[in-house]
Amino acid sequence: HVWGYGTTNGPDKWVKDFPVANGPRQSPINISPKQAQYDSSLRALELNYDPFNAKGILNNGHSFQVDFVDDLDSSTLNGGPISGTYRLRQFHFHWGASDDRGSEHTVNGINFPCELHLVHWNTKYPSFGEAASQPDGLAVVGVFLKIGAANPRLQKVLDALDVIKTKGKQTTFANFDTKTLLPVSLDYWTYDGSLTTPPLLESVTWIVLREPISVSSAQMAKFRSLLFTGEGEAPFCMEDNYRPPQPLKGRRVRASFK
Ligand SMILES: Cc1c(Cl)c([N+](=O)[O-])nn1CC(=O)Nc1ccc(S(N)(=O)=O)cc1
Ligand SMILES: [Zn+2]
Repeated sequence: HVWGYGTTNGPDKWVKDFPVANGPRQSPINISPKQAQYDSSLRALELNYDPFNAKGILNNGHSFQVDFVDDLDSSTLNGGPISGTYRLRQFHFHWGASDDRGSEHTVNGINFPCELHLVHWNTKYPSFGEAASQPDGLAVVGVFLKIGAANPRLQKVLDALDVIKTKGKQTTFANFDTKTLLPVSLDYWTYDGSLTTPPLLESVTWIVLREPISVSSAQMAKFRSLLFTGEGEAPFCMEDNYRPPQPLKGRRVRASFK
């Protein structure tokens, strides 16, 4: 009885198998810009992504992810709230069944239709698996998607979805310039949090960009054409694959901008 986003295995049920779900640094959270503290010591984000690092695209039954070759420092995150070098491992998305919801973080209680997560791990540890259990092991950059003009940068990703419709399907995905998915401004909020799906490990420095990128309603429909289920199983559309905001429990949210 694996975890998911349904009524019987969804976010409210995860605590049974993953008690850290009620931990002190769970994600996502609602971000209240007025309460975020500007911190002048926060540095600019340095994102250096090598397009040749993209490896494949996979339907993992919870979302779809684009995986990167992470045995070298070719696609890295530096600066921002972190020290040292973090390597890009994968990116994936969370989205809703309709355009009024789908993001995991919210801003002043506002949901966006979709949220992109760029997952990086701290190279002071030997591997992603090792890093994932350390309090400073992971750094995830979150980017909101807001309904507007169709985003041509997303199209290459969306065009690949037809061949990974069902859980477990994957295909090669080469030469993708991830940087093109980022907004112009790299202003961000940052706080200490967790993975937003089981195992909900409290090892993530969250870096949520203030500026959203655009996505059209038609492109959002393409996300929803994926299935949570495997080939030959009763089909369930992959949608509403987001965890709602979790208690702040006294954490500070810092802003890199005034
Ligand atoms: C936990 C783990 C380990 Cl350890 C390994 N591994 O290969 O060693 N893979 N996974 C799975 C994983 O990465 N999950 C993950 C969950 C949520 C997010 S999110 N939304 O960005 O918070 C990012 C990733
Ligand atoms: Zn995510």
